[in-house]
Amino acid sequence: MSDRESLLAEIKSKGVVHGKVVLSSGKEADFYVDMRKVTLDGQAAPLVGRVMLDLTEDLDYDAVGGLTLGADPVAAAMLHAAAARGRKLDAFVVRKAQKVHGLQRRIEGPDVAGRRVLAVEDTSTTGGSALTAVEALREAGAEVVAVAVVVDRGAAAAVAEAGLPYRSAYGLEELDLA
Ligand SMILES: O=P(O)(O)OC[C@H]1O[C@H](OP(=O)(O)OP(=O)(O)O)[C@H](O)[C@@H]1O
Ligand SMILES: O=C(O)c1cc(=O)[nH]c(=O)[nH]1
Repeated sequence: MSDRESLLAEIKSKGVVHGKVVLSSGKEADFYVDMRKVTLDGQAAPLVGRVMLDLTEDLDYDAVGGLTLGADPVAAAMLHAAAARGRKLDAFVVRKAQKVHGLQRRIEGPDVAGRRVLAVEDTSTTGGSALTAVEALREAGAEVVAVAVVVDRGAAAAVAEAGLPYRSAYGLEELDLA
């Protein structure tokens, strides 16, 4: 099985939960994709890193991250997968709010100013979280080259409206959820 096929099987078996849920946007849905069960799983996480690197292979970026918390293990997996391939890729974490003590940063990790960065998410529904990260990154002086997510739940139009390319490794059809 390819990495892409293996990760799809992992998401289906470990991440998909059926039942009524309220989503981050406040919308209701009949299912949830609990991506943390996947991105923090010892077998699936390395696949996440490799699949997301493959998905964005043609893009030019040297740092990756997104809005905490969903994006964090995705970015870390990509950093390690890149290192295993001999490529240096930094990661960063965009806080939901600027820290009020210490160095009072909104974005943690190596500086992103003046760098080409990829904004990632574990899953994107409205695109709101991904675009919050994009806004913070642009404010910090980074050039966001694209938004890439593991599972798309319908954020393509919102990301396109923000003028950015959008990549997703899987959609709801492939997960038998649409
Ligand atoms: O496209 P959106 O409508 O923004 O929804 C997707 C977001 O929802 C989830 O995070 P959540 O908001 O639950 O926060 P958490 O990562 O802090 O748990 C997920 O990790 C995405 O970040
Ligand atoms: O839209 C969301 O909040 C959301 C949907 C989903 O399937 N999984 C998740 O972690 N968040």
